[in-house]
Amino acid sequence: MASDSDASLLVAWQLKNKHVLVVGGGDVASGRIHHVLVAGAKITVVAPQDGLHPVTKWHIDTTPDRITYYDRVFTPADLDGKDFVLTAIDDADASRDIASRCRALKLPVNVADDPPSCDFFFGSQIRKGPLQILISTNGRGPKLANIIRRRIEESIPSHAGEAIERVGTLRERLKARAPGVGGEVGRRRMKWMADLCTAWEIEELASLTDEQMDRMLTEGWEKDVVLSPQDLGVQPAAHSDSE
Ligand SMILES: C[C@@]1(CC(=O)O)C2=NC(=C\c3[nH]c(c(CCC(=O)O)c3CC(=O)O)Cc3[nH]c(c(CC(=O)O)c3CCC(=O)O)/C=C3\N/C(=C\2)[C@@H](CCC(=O)O)[C@]3(C)CC(=O)O)/[C@H]1CCC(=O)O
Ligand SMILES: NC(=O)c1ccc[n+]([C@@H]2O[C@H](COP(=O)([O-])OP(=O)(O)OC[C@H]3O[C@@H](n4cnc5c(N)ncnc54)[C@H](O)[C@@H]3O)[C@@H](O)[C@H]2O)c1
Repeated sequence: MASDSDASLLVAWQLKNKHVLVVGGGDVASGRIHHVLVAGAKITVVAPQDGLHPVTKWHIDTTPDRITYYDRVFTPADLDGKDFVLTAIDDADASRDIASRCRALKLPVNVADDPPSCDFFFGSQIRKGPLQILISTNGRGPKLANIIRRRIEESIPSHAGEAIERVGTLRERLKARAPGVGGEVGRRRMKWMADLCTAWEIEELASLTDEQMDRMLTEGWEKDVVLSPQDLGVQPAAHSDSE
């Protein structure tokens, strides 16, 4: 078992409009490209045309506004202006050379299949709308990460993504109605949201309409009460799938 000092920091890294370099165009690179595209990054792919995986080629062809492609091997100048580097090449020496150049430039780098060269590892990922789950075995057993991911996927309530979307909208509307960071209003907002999320089933939250949100805010927030699903005429949900 990993001791505390071996553990990784798990964060949700914001890549929107950051510039990511992907070195390599094979199967692994195609997965990396998908993950960073979902995160809103601008991408440069450097890999000879003859080694391109069809999915990598498809990403390059279908996302020309976000992906710049160079049909050649890596050169050190490729690191200029980048925020984040991913290598997925079948050449261990070239990978380590890229990793050490990144380290000298303090550029975060992942080298597929070479944990000692990585600043961060990829993990097995689940996305359901805004819900993001990453399973990491800290490099110990990637296949087990894959197996545990499948089990977790089966246990996620079926409407979790929609419920989070609706709660996100409600929070935005509440913050617009009762603005301000921290302080008394922040504490009141947090307690009201937490009580509401606890009182409602995930399926019920997922079905919230804009009109019901209006009533929650005007008849609930303004009077410092949390309306129940019954108060708003929502059919009680059967207990959520996770139970
Ligand atoms: C999670 C996932 C994400 C992704 O890559 O997107 C991922 N590997 C996946 C699958 C997978 N990889 C391998 C197998 C074959 C079976 C096996 O070896 O177990 C399978 C299973 C399969 O293919 O089903 C081979 C392998 N992987 C690494 C090494 C090198 C080494 O360990 O030294 C070797 C060669 C070992 C050898 O030669 O013997 C290393 C890494 N792989 C990582 C991530 C990082 C740590 C993840 C963690 O902490 O859990 C890390 C450290 C580096 C990195 O960030 O790339 C993805 C599953 C996604 C999914 O399906 O949900
Ligand atoms: N972490 C993981 O989950 C995982 C899983 C499988 C494989 N791997 C490893 O990841 C690496 C890539 O795997 P793959 O299946 O995508 O390999 P691949 O052979 O399909 O692709 C390698 C790619 O790298 C390109 N390339 C080689 N040298 C290059 C250079 N100097 N500059 C630019 N591009 C270069 C090739 O043209 C090709 O596009 C391998 O080392 C493999 O062992 C990691």
